Amino acid sequence: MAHARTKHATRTHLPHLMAHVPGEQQEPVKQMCLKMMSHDAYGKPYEWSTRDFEMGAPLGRGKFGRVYLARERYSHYIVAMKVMFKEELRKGNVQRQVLREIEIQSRLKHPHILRLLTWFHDESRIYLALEIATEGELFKHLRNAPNHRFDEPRAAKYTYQVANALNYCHLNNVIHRDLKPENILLTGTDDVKLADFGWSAHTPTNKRKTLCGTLDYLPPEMVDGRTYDDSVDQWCLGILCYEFLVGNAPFEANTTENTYDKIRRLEVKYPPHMSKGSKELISGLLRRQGQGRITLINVMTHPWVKENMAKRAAELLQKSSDRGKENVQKNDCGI
Ligand SMILES: Nc1ncnc2c1ncn2[C@@H]1O[C@H](COP(=O)(O)OP(=O)(O)OP(=O)(O)O)[C@@H](O)[C@H]1O
Repeated sequence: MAHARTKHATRTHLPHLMAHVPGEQQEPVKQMCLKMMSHDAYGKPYEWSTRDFEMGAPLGRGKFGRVYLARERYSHYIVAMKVMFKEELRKGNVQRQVLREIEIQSRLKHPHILRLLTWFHDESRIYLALEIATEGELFKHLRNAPNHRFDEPRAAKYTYQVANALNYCHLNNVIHRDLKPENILLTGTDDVKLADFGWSAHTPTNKRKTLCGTLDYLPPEMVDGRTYDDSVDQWCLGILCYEFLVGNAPFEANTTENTYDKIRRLEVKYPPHMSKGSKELISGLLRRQGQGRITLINVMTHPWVKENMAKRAAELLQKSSDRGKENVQKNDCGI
């Protein structure tokens, strides 16, 4: 690794980064920023390799990769390192899918899209350095929630954040096409990150015909092999919001054909515990015709979403203030 640095960070670079840092944290944050800015990789092309990272505990396992906690040696920045064997990708015939994922995910920069920070490869493996989402798959949290479902404030908050991420994708001519709780990660601050762009696609022509995605989430136009556009993601958002609130997808059935039939007939059952607002939003997204589906902007400003997001924010604020009080009490008791 070359150590001649052509670009030195100076303290004059920092004021805009420090604007919202509380007083007592200013010095450590400033030191960390300076350290990161004086890294070889700052502001110029850099060939990353395994030598730059210390690998830690495994975080999880996918079909083609293992994900580990990893720390960049110089800055100590923590990432989730996804390691895939080239041979396994070749056997599974998914090389193009992985390259597409890398290409698309590395240029999407949004607070609710998992950042691909860098990637590199050696003779046998491909390494993706991903932003860390400490709470892991949202699916796990949904399964562990009471009755396998989220309450309305939580469902609304996540629906808003996913809508926001999808809207950004569409503005950048990307359709996700494989939305489901397994492809969404949760951070330690209760924010979701859209991940897994393996099935996503550029939309230069705006109409595509490939069948992909997960069965329960397939929109009618894909079931019938018709051309489709980015409104497939709005359909999937409707299914996702339903699954958050009910615990399972609306068109689940024992056979593929039965699922397809239910999708074609638009056979959705809304359990009695669902509110009028949530049903209105979901039925607005689960429309047969793509053009008829509620737009992502209208999802974000939907009264049910806004009202319940505010409740979630208030709940989290209350929790953190309770934790603060608990800590003060512990300190008072000398614990
Ligand atoms: N950025 C991340 N932060 C924290 N944990 C992660 C991160 N990325 C992946 N994980 C964990 O690693 C597991 C495997 O991730 P991976 O992306 O390989 O699998 P997948 O998307 O479930 O699988 P596949 O795409 O192969 O079906 C995830 O289920 C999750 O628990």
